[in-house]
Amino acid sequence: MAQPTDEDRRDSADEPLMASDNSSNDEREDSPSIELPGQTRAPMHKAGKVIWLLTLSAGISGLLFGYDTGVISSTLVSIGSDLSGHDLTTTDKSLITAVTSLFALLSAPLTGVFADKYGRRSVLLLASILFVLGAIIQAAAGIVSIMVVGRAAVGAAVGLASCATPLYITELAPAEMRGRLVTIQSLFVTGGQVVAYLVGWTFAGQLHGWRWMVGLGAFPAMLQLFLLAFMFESPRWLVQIGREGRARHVLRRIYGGLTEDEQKRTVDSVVLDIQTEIAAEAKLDDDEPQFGNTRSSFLTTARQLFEIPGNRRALTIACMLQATQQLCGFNSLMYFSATIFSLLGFTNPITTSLSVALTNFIFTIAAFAFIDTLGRRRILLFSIPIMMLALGWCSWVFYNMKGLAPGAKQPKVSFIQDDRSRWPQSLLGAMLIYVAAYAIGLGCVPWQQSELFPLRVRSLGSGISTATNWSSNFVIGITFLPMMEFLSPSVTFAVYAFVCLLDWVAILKIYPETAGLELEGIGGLLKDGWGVEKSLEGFRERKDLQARQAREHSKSHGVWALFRRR
Ligand SMILES: O[C@H]1[C@H](O)[C@@H](O)[C@H](O)[C@@H](O)[C@H]1O
Repeated sequence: MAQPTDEDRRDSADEPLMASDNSSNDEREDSPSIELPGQTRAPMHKAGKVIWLLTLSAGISGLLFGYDTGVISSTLVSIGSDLSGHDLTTTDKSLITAVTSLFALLSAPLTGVFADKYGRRSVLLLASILFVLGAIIQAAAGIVSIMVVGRAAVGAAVGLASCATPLYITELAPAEMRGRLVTIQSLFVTGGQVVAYLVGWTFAGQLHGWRWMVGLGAFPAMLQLFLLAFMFESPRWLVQIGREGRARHVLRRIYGGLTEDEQKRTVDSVVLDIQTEIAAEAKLDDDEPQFGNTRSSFLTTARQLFEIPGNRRALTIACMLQATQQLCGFNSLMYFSATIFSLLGFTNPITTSLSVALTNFIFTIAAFAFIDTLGRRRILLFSIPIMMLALGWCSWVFYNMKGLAPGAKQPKVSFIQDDRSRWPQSLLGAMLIYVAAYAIGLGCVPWQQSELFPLRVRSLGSGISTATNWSSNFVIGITFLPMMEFLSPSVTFAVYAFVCLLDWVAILKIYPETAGLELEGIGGLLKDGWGVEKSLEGFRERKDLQARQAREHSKSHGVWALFRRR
């Protein structure tokens, strides 16, 4: 584990933690900070540009995650006999597709271990290297097995990136904008999927065009490799390994938009909170020797994650959200929408598939706008019923369409084309409504996972919930077509609607509102129960305070200041 450097010692000596950090409101009259315990302390909307630059640089991993998972369907249909001198068999296609999810599933929990030992940024670095290697291997592949190796490298990169990026952003972000900053990753993922469709379209007709499709992913990855040289490590991890001085330096840059005085108090306050959390965890090690006494050992961390009730609750919520993000069936539309739409008689299924990806992207922007103001919980409770209704409608339409009713083994295109009704259009409409509701809620809220865990178990907990996401993704990928064939499309969509219903009930009962809470305050919510009521009270108080703060600010700075602050 890294030792404190001279810079750390100097910085810590220069800036001792001040007891007045927990000072009363009177001492801070000049600052419009929010002062509830464990809640946002920094004055609103004053984080520096650095946090945006760091988030955008980290988000490139999200772009690659979206691009690499999105581009494979166009790639498979364009390869022809370029690999191993023959057309791809069904086994080749399944192998090339499945190996990515499989390696993502395997590498995600490893992120938990690496990110604690070598830092969050190092995992992003490893992911970028694997993205570059994977793209080059695929583009140069001459035989199927080499292609599979390239897809495996990309899969490992996707697993690492999908866990480390939200973890990194969560630990850097000021509380009041954490939801939005983490959602930027989802914007990159969904944007990457749109770009993948467009690239697939552009190169589809060209000789060996598929090599470009898979090879182009190397460029953003190289850009990220370059940017990583300028990116800071997570301040939370730095404090954890004893490099407080460096952590303070990073925090000062993050809160660069504050006055010097506000900045100093905010940085002190954040560092104090992290140290308090670390001290409480160390005390637990001493008080509860059943969790082991080798503080940094993996086993101890794993035992703490599974055996301490608050941590177990966090893991339950994170895994439940990640599992339902996939088991609600969204990616079956992503992967097979062209197939579904051609069954329905649409003449240009690629365009309809593009509309799915675009809708997903556009409505993720809505999530970005509301995730911190409406809150994670309210967004989910509002959007999941819309998904359920849309899925229910799809199921009903399939039931009524000739050739697709239960019992029909294979949907027959000719039946559908004979059907002059408006069913196919209404089905497309329902699917787009489903996609929009998904993008606003389940598509991005589960990626807020890292905020649920206390520092000690954060990366391991995030790794396990990311692995839950990828295993559920794998299940959906391999069950969708057999379900359509053996259970009928109508039943398949009804099953997805039922998953949404279960998820909605579980969210109502066990998911507390975390928007605006400092990371170090979230553990307290789950300590003695699910903390739903307490969290809602806190959320209301934060909203009231923000409104008061905004009113005061507009009184002293004029009403236009309010818009500038936004
Ligand atoms: O958050 C993302 C996003 O919603 C993508 O569109 C989807 O394909 C991924 O599986 C999901 O994790």
